[in-house]
Amino acid sequence: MSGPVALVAVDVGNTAVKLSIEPLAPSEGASFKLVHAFKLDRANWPAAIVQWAQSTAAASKLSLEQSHWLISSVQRRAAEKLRKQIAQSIPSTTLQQITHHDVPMKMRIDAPGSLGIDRLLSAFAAQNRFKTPLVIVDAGSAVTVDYVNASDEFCGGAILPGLNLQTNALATGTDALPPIDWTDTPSLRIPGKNTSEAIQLGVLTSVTAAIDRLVQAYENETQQGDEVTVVLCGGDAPVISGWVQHTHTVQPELVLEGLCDLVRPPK
Ligand SMILES: Nc1ncnc2c1ncn2[C@@H]1O[C@H](COP(=O)(O)OP(=O)(O)O)[C@@H](O)[C@H]1O
Ligand SMILES: CC(C)(COP(=O)(O)O)[C@@H](O)C(=O)NCCC(=O)O
Ligand SMILES: [K+]
Repeated sequence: MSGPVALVAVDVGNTAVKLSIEPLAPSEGASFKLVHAFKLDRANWPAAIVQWAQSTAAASKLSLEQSHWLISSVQRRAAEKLRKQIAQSIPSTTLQQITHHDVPMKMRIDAPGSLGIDRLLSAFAAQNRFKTPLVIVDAGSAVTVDYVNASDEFCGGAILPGLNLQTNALATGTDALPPIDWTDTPSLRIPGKNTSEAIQLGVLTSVTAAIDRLVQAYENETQQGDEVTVVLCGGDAPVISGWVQHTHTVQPELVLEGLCDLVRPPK
């Protein structure tokens, strides 16, 4: 079906692929964005992604044949599988895998080419929407806590294991500890009164206390101890939000926003 050209943004993480679809030129039709997540442990996820894009585009009267796909990936094998599937199913489409060279942001780190592109894109999106200095927390497979200074420069950050990685490590590294399902946001007693509660309390505290401590440490880096704006993104942002003490905003799909900002800078 032909129609306005679709802009498809794809964030390939280590747990899931997140995808958004919208008109490339919003003035050509209603401005909207549809977002979906596909877990990498789902059978045949590349085909499921293409199917979702095809049916979403058709329902929204967008052209997928002429679509423009922007890919952010920190999982090379998954990105390769997805690129092959797209090239096979929609050969006329334009595919662009984003690198740090494509992101107009100054980086004050040792090796820009080694930085996870998701970290740079979420920082770029946050900087386009919020006042700097900024701390960007991306809570996915790993939790990253990054700092953008008042001159809009990406200054680096911290990486720690995410909620699932931490609880999987406990479950596989011990005999007695069970796996934990984080889909229910826990209302925990302090101290924990059973094994699951104790694990959840420990892991949530390890992640969120680290975030608060790092925010404080980055604040010491600012001019005259300026307050920093804290933004949370990633699949586990809603779970950790209630436990992060520093004032913050939850903006779940910052990586996808950063990709879209590359072709359509926000005003
Ligand atoms: N619909 C969903 N699909 C996948 N993960 C989800 C979803 N909703 C919440 N989550 C949580 O988000 C986490 C993955 O976050 P995400 O930011 O996608 O990670 P990554 O970028 O490492 O792939 C999962 O561990 C899970 O706890
Ligand atoms: C830190 C990450 C594993 C986070 O990935 P995610 O949790 O989003 O799947 C990813 O950004 C990455 O592979 N980074 C490369 C090393 C670096 O950023 O320094
Ligand atoms: K992450």
